[in-house]
Amino acid sequence: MSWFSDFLTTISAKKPRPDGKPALSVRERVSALRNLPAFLRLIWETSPGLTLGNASLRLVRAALPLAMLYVGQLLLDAVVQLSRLPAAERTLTPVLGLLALEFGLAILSDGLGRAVALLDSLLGDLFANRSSVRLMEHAAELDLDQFEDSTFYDKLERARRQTLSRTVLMAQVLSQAQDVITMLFLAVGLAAFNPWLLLLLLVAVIPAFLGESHFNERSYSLVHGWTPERRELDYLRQTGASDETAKEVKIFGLSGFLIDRFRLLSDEFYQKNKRLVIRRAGWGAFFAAVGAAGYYAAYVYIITQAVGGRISIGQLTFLAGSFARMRGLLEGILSRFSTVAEGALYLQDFFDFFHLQPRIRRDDSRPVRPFPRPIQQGFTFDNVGFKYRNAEKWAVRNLSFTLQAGEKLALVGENGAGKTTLVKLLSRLYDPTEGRILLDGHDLRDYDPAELRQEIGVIFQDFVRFQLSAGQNLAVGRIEQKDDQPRIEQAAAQSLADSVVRKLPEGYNQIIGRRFAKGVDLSGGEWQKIALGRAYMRDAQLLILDEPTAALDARAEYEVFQRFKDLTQGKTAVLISHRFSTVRMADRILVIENGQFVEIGSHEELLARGGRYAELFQLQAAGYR
Ligand SMILES: Nc1ncnc2c1ncn2[C@@H]1O[C@H](COP(=O)(O)OP(=O)(O)OP(=O)(O)O)[C@@H](O)[C@H]1O
Repeated sequence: MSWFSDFLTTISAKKPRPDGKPALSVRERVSALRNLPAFLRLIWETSPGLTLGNASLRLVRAALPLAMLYVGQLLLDAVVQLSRLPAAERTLTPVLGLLALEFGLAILSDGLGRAVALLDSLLGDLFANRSSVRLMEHAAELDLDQFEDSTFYDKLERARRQTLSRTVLMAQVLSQAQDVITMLFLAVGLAAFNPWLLLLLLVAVIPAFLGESHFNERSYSLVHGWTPERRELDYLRQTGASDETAKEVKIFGLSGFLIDRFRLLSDEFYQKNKRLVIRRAGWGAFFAAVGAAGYYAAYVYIITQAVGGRISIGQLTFLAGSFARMRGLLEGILSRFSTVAEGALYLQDFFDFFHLQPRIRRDDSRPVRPFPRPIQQGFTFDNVGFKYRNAEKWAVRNLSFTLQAGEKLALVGENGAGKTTLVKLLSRLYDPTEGRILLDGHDLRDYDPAELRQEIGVIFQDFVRFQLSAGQNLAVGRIEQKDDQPRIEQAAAQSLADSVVRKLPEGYNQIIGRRFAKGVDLSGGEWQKIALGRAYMRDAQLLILDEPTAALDARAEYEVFQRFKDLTQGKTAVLISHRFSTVRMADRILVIENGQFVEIGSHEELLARGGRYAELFQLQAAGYR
């Protein structure tokens, strides 16, 4: 009885789960139910009207089984009584009345059932939509570094995946309440006849419940423990067949490699799950037999009572019917209890996700400074150091320099030197691990992050290629002005994106990217011109361009920078580039190496100094000679 010992360990001690964590005890599962009130509150908030309607209909429906069984009893007794009368005195009228009543109840029950299903489905849809919206809203508030944490991702993934199951859970919780009420009604009738029958009922049903809840726990553990692998499976599935990867998958012949890994992982999961479902089916059949034996024992007892003349034929059918119905209900309630508890465990992931709070947000406990318009002095890095989450090494350290208001500063450094990190710190996607960044003499944390971001425009080297129209792709720079066509066109002209848009069959309304049917894809440089347009669209006080011209041809790059100085007149700008033709146009150049400050100065000054910059510059110049 390996299952039985398994089962005993689960409820007593803690057997390790497939993910290595201790198994959940019955108590933990019961305690997961504490999530239900908050869950019900969410359902209520989704639509008080639908929830109230649903609950009222279910309440009426809960009373119907008892009423129907009772009318059935009256009907049978009336028929038996009639059959005993002399033929001449027999009249069908009372029987017909009862029949009509039973018919009415049957129709009502069916109608209510359909109405409840309808309300469940409407409420479920609304609830699923609302949950998805809340998930998206909350995810948008979280910090970038939370997204870079894999346990966070697992949580998000589980919370997301459960959107549909939560609507199922909702219907189940409501059905559970309805069935419990029905059972209470029936139990009163049965207990009035013989309370021992209730006990027999419990004995017949409880083993099935315990078995069921054990297997539910194993299956939750299996699924929970497999979250990282399931993410990998999704990733493999997508990488194996998506427009973004098809090119390299084909060229490098990667499909076999991806498919093998997918097959290996999915087979492993299949085998583990198969063992579980087979054992579950076997034990399920056994417990169903125990339940049936209990039912027949009760039936025998009721029949002997009827044969002995202690109860009428009508009562016999009422009792046998009640018992059978209660057995079904109790089994349903108990097994649903496991499913509900399992759903409540998943809810824990959902609520955990909502409990995650961003660290970079407006701190209402300290006064918020109004953002300077215009910026007077600039940004000062005061001995700034930053370490990525879980990273051993400092990405940048001991950085002290000032980015003056109105200055165009270029960042130069080899791959991995920390240039992008510096930009992310400046735009408060992260906060420094040590030191501080000042804006006009005050810590960046004293300003409202939302206001700060309003005043900063960053175009990252891995900018997003939104599968939207060309106009919208430009407008993401300042999405509030997505309908201001002249402004979009002006930004496009400034970044040279207008020449790209002109070639598109539907101009600014053309969907770009290949994901959708009418999409037209652009070349790398064309995309970059669009992304650059976002910077002009943003029209912020501080403009940051991370490798803005890497994909541009020489002429386009030259033109972009010819305009750049004029277009950013009076604004502060940071440029990251590996091309010295671009870099030299900046007022000053900051050279960093391994996250550390090396030197700062104008192109001429740094060349004259003959340091690292001069060396890198000569190296690139030599390449052109
Ligand atoms: N999200 C991250 N998590 C952990 N480490 C990171 C992360 N992003 C960057 N790093 C590390 O921080 C260091 C600095 O990276 P950064 O992206 O700032 O370099 P960069 O100068 O912009 O390089 P490139 O010229 O290649 O764009 C690198 O060692 C990099 O491996």
